[in-house]
Amino acid sequence: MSAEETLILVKPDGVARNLTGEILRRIEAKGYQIADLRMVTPSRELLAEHYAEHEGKPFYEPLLEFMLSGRIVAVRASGNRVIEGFRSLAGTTDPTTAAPGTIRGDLGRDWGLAVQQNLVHGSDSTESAERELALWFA
Ligand SMILES: Nc1ncnc2c1ncn2[C@@H]1O[C@H](COP(=O)(O)OP(=O)(O)OP(=O)(O)O)[C@@H](O)[C@H]1O
Repeated sequence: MSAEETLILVKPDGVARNLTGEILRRIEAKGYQIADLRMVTPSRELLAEHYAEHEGKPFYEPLLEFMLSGRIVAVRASGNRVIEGFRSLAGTTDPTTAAPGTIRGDLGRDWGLAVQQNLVHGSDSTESAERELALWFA
């Protein structure tokens, strides 16, 4: 059986704060493989497809603006149960309440903005991972 894969994004706040290395270190330290990696300046179209499920929500436009505000590092990571495992490493959405020990809990904080600048994204299911990897590693 081939290993499970997921899409991880280091969002613009993570890249701007020079946390890419620390985030990659945590992924590797957990034992996951970095199968592919690219620095991306995404188009609005790519982000609209990526976040299609959030269209119409109050944070949708601020989210797109934030994701367009700088470069993003896209990672194809692989390993047994990597989808669930990375979401556990990332911590919950709100960095203020994300558990210490997680990426968001240790490194993120609430900046009081309309969107949570929470450093990373990780696919939430095998279907999302397949769809998102096809978008970011076309
Ligand atoms: N209520 C909210 N207020 C502000 N920003 C939000 C809110 N909910 C989500 N976001 C932003 O939209 C992103 C996508 O929301 P989602 O609910 O999919 O979060 P997630 O699954 O924790 O994170 P991600 O999909 O980025 O891994 C969040 O990571 C965050 O940046």
